Amino acid sequence: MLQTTFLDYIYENPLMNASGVHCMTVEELTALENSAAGAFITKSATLAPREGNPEPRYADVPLGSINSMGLPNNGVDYYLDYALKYQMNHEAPLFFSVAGTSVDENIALLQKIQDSDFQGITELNLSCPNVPGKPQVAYDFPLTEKILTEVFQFFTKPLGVKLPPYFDMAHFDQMAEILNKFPLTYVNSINSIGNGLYIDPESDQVVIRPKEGFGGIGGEYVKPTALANVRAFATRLKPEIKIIGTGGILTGQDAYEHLLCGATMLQIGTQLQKEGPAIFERIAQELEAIMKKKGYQSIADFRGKVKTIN
Ligand SMILES: O=C(O)c1[nH]c(=O)[nH]c(=O)c1I
Repeated sequence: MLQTTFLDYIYENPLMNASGVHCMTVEELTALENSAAGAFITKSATLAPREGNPEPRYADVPLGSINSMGLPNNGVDYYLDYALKYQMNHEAPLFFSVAGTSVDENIALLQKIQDSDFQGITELNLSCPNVPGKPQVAYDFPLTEKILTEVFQFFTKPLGVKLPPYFDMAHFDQMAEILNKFPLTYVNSINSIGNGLYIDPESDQVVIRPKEGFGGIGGEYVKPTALANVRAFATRLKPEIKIIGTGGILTGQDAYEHLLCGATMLQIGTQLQKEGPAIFERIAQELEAIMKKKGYQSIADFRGKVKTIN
């Protein structure tokens, strides 16, 4: 009932982790493999391993989460090694995330993947809000176009981009115009809402060390923004570019709403961090129950069919 075709492969369901959550190590990735998740993605990788920011750098809060991890990861070779082993005995294409801290590093990362035997799907993260001194690439439209132009000179494998949330109709239009120029497999909206601030009510203190407590916001806080970004790109991008919906998915209803807005795959971050991989089974069941109640046999029956008020 939840079968989802994405890039010529039929996944059992559209649910997967958001890059960065539960995907830093082989152990965490193996747990996702063994969960009810239809697919999964690795932590955004840089060329060399990175320590990331000083802790505490992540906090769960009542309505979501705040993080300024700072792109900690074991380096691209660690994840590539895992990916090459994984694909030897699994059909389902793996999603592989990269996040260079410069244009050159992004090109080098993708060149490495292009030259490797990796046959899965690559996600170019253009929206990390926590690399000290580095603005989120995808808020710089000319730079985004420059990077994608350079990438598609040589990259021929399936590629998606992870975008930050936009909050202005003109930005949706401008970004969609750029993205429509490229043979992208998908757009993943949204990354965390960058540089929010959470204050602990007991201590009057921020809850993460880096950047005086400023960090990316996830969870319930972000669903309206996530749905808007999914809908905005679903209605602006050429049909070949699919949408992965990320942001504010805690229940089957949230998942259903992302699908109504036009998403094909769904990524779960904050609530996966809080609940663990058992969440995939729960959300799949809740989503199926909603579909049954509404008389839908498949997701294609309602994907993208959110109603407006005419
Ligand atoms: O701080 C991080 O590691 C991080 N945190 C986020 O919220 N989104 C991202 O894309 C990344 I690369």
